[in-house]
Amino acid sequence: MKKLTVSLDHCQYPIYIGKGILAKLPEVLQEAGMTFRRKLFIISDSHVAPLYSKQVQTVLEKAGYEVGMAIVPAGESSKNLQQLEHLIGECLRFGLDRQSVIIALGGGVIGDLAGFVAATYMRGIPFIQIPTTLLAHDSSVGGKVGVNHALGKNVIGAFHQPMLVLYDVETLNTLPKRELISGFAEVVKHALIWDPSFIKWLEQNSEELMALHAEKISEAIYRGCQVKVAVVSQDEKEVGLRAILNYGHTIGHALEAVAGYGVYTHGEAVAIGMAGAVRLSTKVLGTDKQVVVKTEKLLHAFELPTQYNPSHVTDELLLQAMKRDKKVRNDEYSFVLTSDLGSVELVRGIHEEQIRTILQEIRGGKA
Ligand SMILES: NC(=O)c1ccc[n+]([C@@H]2O[C@H](COP(=O)([O-])OP(=O)(O)OC[C@H]3O[C@@H](n4cnc5c(N)ncnc54)[C@H](O)[C@@H]3O)[C@@H](O)[C@H]2O)c1
Ligand SMILES: O=C(O)C(=O)C[C@@H](O)[C@H](O)[C@H](O)COP(=O)(O)O
Ligand SMILES: [Zn+2]
Repeated sequence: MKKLTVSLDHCQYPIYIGKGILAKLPEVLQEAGMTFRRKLFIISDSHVAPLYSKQVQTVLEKAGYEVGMAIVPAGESSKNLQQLEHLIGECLRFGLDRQSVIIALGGGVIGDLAGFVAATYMRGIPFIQIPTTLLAHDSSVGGKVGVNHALGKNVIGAFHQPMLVLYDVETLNTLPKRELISGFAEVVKHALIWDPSFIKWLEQNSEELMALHAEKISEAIYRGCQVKVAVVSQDEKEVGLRAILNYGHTIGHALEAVAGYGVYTHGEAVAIGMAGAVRLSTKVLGTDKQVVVKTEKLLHAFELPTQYNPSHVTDELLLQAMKRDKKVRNDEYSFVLTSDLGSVELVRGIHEEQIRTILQEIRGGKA
């Protein structure tokens, strides 16, 4: 089992990555000093719960915990205020108090939603992240929790750090291929923003990673988490550095909202967004065109898209959504751009015409 630690001014928490962690939950919780917290509440989704929730519930009940559970429909469309209210009702009915703990068992949707329940229930109770998707190596770390609004991704939310992240990599064996691919977008992002040697390693190991080679996948998760931990530990609330984790997200989030939540997976949208951002970088920063070629080649090695299908996704709607991005200041478009592989920066005041040119380049053929 591998371990990383997030160290912040006000708290510190471990991330465990390994096989068979679900079966060892009571020991891990004991080690984390959780024995006085007797009431646990699992929040999961309709795909993950039938696969793993019984095992988690049984092992925890055997260890003497009182365990409740709520299951929401799988998918991005559950990340909303209605589900938040419903789940808070479920927590009240189960009798959770401020000493209780919420367990987010699932992918990033469950992590964000259950984390926001934990952040808001009785003004905040502790929670544990048990990620079950590759993408959730990103979402389970760093404390960004929240839900979507029809007009914008994650615009209702909070920073609320988990007390533990328990990543049982065996859960990835049941992940659908499209979701595995989606997760690689954030793995690739972590490499592209931080670490040329990680980029090279991904290039060299893409086939085994796509085939879910157990050791390689654990290594990819560990290295991705390392980047996330390094960034978040320096800038928890996105005052500066943390914005780099938003590489590919300006276009990506706009695309998710405009296309309709769930039409593109988060990873697909971010991959298309990174293809847009690297192209924009050549125009704004004069970045070498080879960086575009290499970025797209890496994304394609993981079967990720670099173009979107227009249908109802117009430039105007995308631009309006990008104007509502959280990185916007004084009404100016802001993008994380790259000067070279492994190196990014936040650039403000991007001209609309430059974005329009890029949107044309990444627009696919089919209408
Ligand atoms: N908070 C953050 O820092 C952060 C970072 C990245 C992404 N996110 C958010 O994460 C969300 C995307 O997360 P995701 O890609 O994990 O999506 P997801 O949670 O919707 O999971 C994808 C699909 O896989 C299913 N699934 C999950 N684990 C499974 C398993 N082990 N076996 C079989 N099926 C399984 C789910 O039911 C769902 O249908 C987005 O809302 C995104 O905004 C948040
Ligand atoms: O942790 C971060 O910071 C990120 O930006 C990670 C992103 O991958 C993630 O999608 C996050 O939810 C985006 O945050 P937002 O503040 O742009 O909504
Ligand atoms: Zn993301």
